[in-house]
Amino acid sequence: MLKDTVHYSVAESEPVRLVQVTDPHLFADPEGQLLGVNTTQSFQAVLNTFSATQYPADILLATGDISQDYSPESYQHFVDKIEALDLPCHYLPGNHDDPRLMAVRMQGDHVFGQQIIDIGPWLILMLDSTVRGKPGGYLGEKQFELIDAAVKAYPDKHVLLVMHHNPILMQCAWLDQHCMANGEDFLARTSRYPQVKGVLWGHVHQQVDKLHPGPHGDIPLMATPSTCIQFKPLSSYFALDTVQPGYRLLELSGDGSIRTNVYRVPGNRFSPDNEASGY
Ligand SMILES: Nc1ncnc2c1ncn2[C@@H]1O[C@@H]2COP(=O)(O)O[C@H]2[C@H]1O
Ligand SMILES: [Fe+2]
Repeated sequence: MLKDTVHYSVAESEPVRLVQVTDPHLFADPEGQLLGVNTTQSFQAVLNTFSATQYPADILLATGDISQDYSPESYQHFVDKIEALDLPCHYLPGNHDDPRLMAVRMQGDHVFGQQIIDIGPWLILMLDSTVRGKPGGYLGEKQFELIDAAVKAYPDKHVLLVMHHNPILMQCAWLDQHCMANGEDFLARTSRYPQVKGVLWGHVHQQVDKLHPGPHGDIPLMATPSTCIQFKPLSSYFALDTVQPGYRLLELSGDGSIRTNVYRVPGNRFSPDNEASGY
């Protein structure tokens, strides 16, 4: 049995149901804004949109950039809002997070930082792609060792790899300088495992649904809108999109396939400052 593993059981006839939220960029001050969007309100609106569906998720994944100001209070606000959902939440760090502060402040009855989640016929690996003090990412050898050890310990499980940074380029030059620097190597190495059935990330503040052609078949590559501001796809310079914040649902089946969709807050409440040139 591996250390640092959380176990969940699900009914055999049911898929594993996940909800992902990412990049809330919360502030200590609940009035704090990122480029004209109140990130506390937009995060709450995303959670409300999800809650209203009464979707029976098993767990929630939060894929980094929880804080925008590195404050203990921003993490506490996250925990308080998540606790109200009454759903286990597993998180990993983004480039805007302070992992040590997270470990101390991201605690609650439903909030966990363990990296290995054993749930029904699936294994979800919460990887750390951050590089201290840098906006870009890199997957270090320790993380590859964790993948290897987990797959060896649970050879019969399907594996979903989750992290903050994008292993593929977004064709946005300004954003691609902050990608996972060894993303190509990451996909080549991990797709050799027949168990790896999906890769999921945040960071790019936009939806991605693509397939990576691996030696054992196509692997879904998925990224999810931020719960606050959205980056404009395919823009070489910094530009924001007017589409609303959102979240992703995933259904992981016993046969290793994934059904997934992105959902957004209805209406037009969260419009960013169009003149913004960065943050
Ligand atoms: N104009 C810009 N040019 C390059 N990088 C930027 C710019 N504005 C913000 N960034 C960084 O790029 C990151 C991409 O998403 P993040 O939420 O990690 O936070 C962003 C900032 O750290
Ligand atoms: Fe972000």
